[in-house]
Amino acid sequence: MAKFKKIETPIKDLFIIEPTIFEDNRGFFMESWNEKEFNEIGLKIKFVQDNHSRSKKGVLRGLHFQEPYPQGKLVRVIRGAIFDVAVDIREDSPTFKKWFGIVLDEHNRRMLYIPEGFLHGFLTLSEWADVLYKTTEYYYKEYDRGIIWNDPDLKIEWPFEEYGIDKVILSEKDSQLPTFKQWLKMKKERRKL
Ligand SMILES: Cc1cn([C@H]2C[C@H](O)[C@@H](COP(=O)(O)OP(=O)(O)O[C@H]3O[C@@H](C)C(=O)[C@@H](O)[C@H]3O)O2)c(=O)[nH]c1=O
Repeated sequence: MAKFKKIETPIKDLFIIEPTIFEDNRGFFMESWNEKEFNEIGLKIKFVQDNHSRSKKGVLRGLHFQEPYPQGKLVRVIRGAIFDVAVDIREDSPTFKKWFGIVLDEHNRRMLYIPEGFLHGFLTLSEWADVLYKTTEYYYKEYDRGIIWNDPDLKIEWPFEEYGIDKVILSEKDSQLPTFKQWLKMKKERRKL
């Protein structure tokens, strides 16, 4: 029996992954990554880095990407809950500019597999959330990029009201990110040089 269930999303190549949970009187056990099993469900991935971040309620990290050296990510939550968002920014994709959001939490133990060429960000819904994610490329500070979380074209519906969040907490860097339009314009201008 397959250890992981791959669930389609409305976005091409973006998948929800459900691990098999083995519960008994001690607690539970699950495999959170298995290269062979992922290959068997059609995900041929090579990860090179594991990250762990902790955020308090209302913290929004994002929307991030790396260019060049894009990173595919396998995201999960081991404490608390987040609203995890991926945006397809592959210009040749049929789902270009579409976003998808999902609650990942310590109870549903769901993971989101975000391929390369996406923006990624999340909003912390619980008092604290510990997020673990694997990446297919190393982090390079000089290639770290982002788009503002409330971009008027992407129109992401962050569930602030539903979770009683009245103030979004951002890093200095994330509060100054460009809009998607500004980013596309900058990219075009750079191509001309
Ligand atoms: C992401 C990252 C950061 N850092 C350092 C840089 C900085 O001093 C400190 C905090 O970095 P940031 O503020 O960029 O961290 P954060 O805002 O959590 O950035 C992350 O957000 C989520 C949504 C993602 O998808 C990730 O890929 C990454 O972009 O950690 C690393 O050393 N390695 C890394 O892989």
